[in-house]
Amino acid sequence: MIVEAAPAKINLALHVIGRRADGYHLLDSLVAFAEAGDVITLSDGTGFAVCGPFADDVPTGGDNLCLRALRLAGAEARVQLDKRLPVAAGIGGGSSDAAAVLRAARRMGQPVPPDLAALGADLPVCMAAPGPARMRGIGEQVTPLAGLPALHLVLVNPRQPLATPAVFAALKSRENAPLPPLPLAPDAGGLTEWLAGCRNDLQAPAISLAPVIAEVLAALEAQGARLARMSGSGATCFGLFPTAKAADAAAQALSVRDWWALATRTHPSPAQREGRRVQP
Ligand SMILES: C[C@@](CO)(OP(=O)(O)O)[C@H](O)COP(=O)(O)OP(=O)(O)OC[C@H]1O[C@@H](n2ccc(N)nc2=O)[C@H](O)[C@@H]1O
Ligand SMILES: Nc1ncnc2c1ncn2[C@@H]1O[C@H](COP(=O)(O)OP(=O)(O)O)[C@@H](O)[C@H]1O
Repeated sequence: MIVEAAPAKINLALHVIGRRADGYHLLDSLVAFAEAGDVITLSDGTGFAVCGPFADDVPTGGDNLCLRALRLAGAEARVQLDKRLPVAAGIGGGSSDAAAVLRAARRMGQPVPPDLAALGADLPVCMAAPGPARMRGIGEQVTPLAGLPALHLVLVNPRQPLATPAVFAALKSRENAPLPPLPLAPDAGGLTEWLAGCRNDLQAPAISLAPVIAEVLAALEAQGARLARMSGSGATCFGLFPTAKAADAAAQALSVRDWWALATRTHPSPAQREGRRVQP
């Protein structure tokens, strides 16, 4: 039996910097992974089973991203998914699950298939988990980043699923500036300050489709978040907090509404690379 974490993917910054002829958008994103996430278990046999708080929202047919990943890897196994993350929520649940299946299959001796993007634009970055990475192109260019600290954060989802294509379609400006130069080995405060100068260009179009996102961001700020921003194509937002205690208190306060709220922490860059230059 092989157990793999499928951590929540968080686009700490997501700049849309152009569009390809095929309609896919060119991105420049700083991605981190949370300690919180789904859990994948591969065991002998075949088939797919799902449990957990968001199990009912997972498609269980052959189009499930876990099974598609298993097929792409040419592996045979029984897949159990503990679905702890909301679905269609901008935190890469399906992509992170698929990447976890591929990592588990690799541990079983199956090579990682070359065409990861066949499973979605977020697959390559999810294979870099749990360390933070910069994602460019349409998602296929991934650079693991050294020297980034862990951040305390609260994830909040207003339980309104958003379809990624609809959010991209609602985008008004497709040619925006890339990320500014990344800081050298910042501490959590320095990284938060740098992030404040960045954006999620999908936030405004997502709010136009789901205005409750603006309420979530305002609620995170009211709880003292040093920065509140949406992840991916939404609707999940994150708030950055200075301590685990402050994040726990905010998550508790935000749980009184019918929202999913969770205090967690991002994984820092791998320890052996700490202190080296961040910018590739
Ligand atoms: C927006 C992001 C940011 O990390 O995250 P999520 O909101 O999905 O978590 C990703 O780029 C999403 O990745 P993923 O969800 O794997 O996307 P895909 O299945 O490949 O594409 C879904 C649809 O999104 C649009 N799309 C996706 C990626 C991209 N670079 N440009 C696009 O225009 C296209 O309309 C595509 O048909
Ligand atoms: N294992 C899975 N977990 C979640 N969603 C999945 C999975 N497999 C397929 N999907 C489909 O992928 C779509 C995107 O879901 P998800 O990856 O959670 O969101 P996002 O792309 O916004 O991060 C959903 O509409 C869902 O039906």
